[in-house]
Amino acid sequence: MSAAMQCDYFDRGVCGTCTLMGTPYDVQLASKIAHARTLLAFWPDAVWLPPMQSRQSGFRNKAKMVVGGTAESPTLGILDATQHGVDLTLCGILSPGLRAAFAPIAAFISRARITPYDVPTRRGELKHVLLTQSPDGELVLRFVLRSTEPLGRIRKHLLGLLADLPNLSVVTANLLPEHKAVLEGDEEIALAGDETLAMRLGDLVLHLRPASFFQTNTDIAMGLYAQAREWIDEVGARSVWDLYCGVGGFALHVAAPGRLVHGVEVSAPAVESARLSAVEAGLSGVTFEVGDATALDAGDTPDAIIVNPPRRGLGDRLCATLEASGAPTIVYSSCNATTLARDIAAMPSYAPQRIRLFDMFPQTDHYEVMVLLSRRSTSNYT
Ligand SMILES: C[S@@+](CC[C@H](N)C(=O)[O-])C[C@H]1O[C@@H](n2cnc3c(N)ncnc32)[C@H](O)[C@@H]1O
Repeated sequence: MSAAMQCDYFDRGVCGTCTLMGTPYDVQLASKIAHARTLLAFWPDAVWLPPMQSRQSGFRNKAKMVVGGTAESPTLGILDATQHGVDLTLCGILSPGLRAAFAPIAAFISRARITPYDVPTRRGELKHVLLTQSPDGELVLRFVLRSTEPLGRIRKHLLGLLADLPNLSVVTANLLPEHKAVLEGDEEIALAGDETLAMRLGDLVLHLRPASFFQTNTDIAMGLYAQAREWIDEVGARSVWDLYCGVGGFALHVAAPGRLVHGVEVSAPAVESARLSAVEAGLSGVTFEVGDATALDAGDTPDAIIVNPPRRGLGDRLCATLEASGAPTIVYSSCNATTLARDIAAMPSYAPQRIRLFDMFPQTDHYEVMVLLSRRSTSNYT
């Protein structure tokens, strides 16, 4: 049996986010595989590939810290049952680079006198600190604020923070005026640095704007993209759609000479980033469009369709479109095996051939699972 990770916050009962903390890693993995196998039991002929395992600690590239306490002594972490701040800056699942940035950020909050937002009284300004680290160690820092009130002081003291954290490449303020339990608002104000964070994944650089989605475990994201590439190459697809493409992770990785790839994503900034990454990589056969994947009209059906929706899955409408599309291959990557199983059942013309679990979220019972689906009447088209 493999060793279990230990966490003081979990042991003291102050944080229960990692529900499997203290469970040996191989036990965690076995229970995730059993969970996925149960949900996908309706397709017993599919071949299960060995899971992609993760590092147990330091694997998260993104920290979403609720700010509490006072401007003099802020806490970065979560809120307790009484809605007061609990500091989690030593959280072991975060990458070391994220953890190292918290002390300079807390000192900056004090210097710039940014009062943490107090949920019970609805007073104060700073709600969350959102921090993302690239594989090269560069950081994006976003202050989620109730209003623009602290912006002058933030700007005044920013040079000091940039000196303390030379790897800060993007700093923004995000405005969330409403009193509601969401992470961020719609308005993003650039404060310092570049427009995007360069996420270097092997030979490819994916550009990430502050509010765009990126898979939280970079090693596992690279594994997902490599697996999709392998399957798309194997079936010899000459045209590929990447639905829910985000900043283009799948699309850019499956790009190849003689293959047309088209990504669809609802977020315009993510599409801008994806286009920039394609141009920089010299990938002329890759295009992206801003659009609602669920409203797609499967006119010119491609050889293969990659889908990577949010937890809610594809839904009835897109399943019906894909079912009628005639595309020989679908690669479905999902962070929710329940909606994945529901969606596959809604596309009876497709049979799962191969399934692989990717342990994107160690220490929790969440995981990513990717399925290669083939249209039943079609075996190959190369
Ligand atoms: C799980 S993420 C996948 C992103 C990308 N495939 C990747 O690997 O980074 C889901 C993405 O779907 C986008 N999205 C959500 N609803 C959508 C819709 N109806 N149509 C198109 N994109 C959508 C989100 O903005 C997000 O970028």
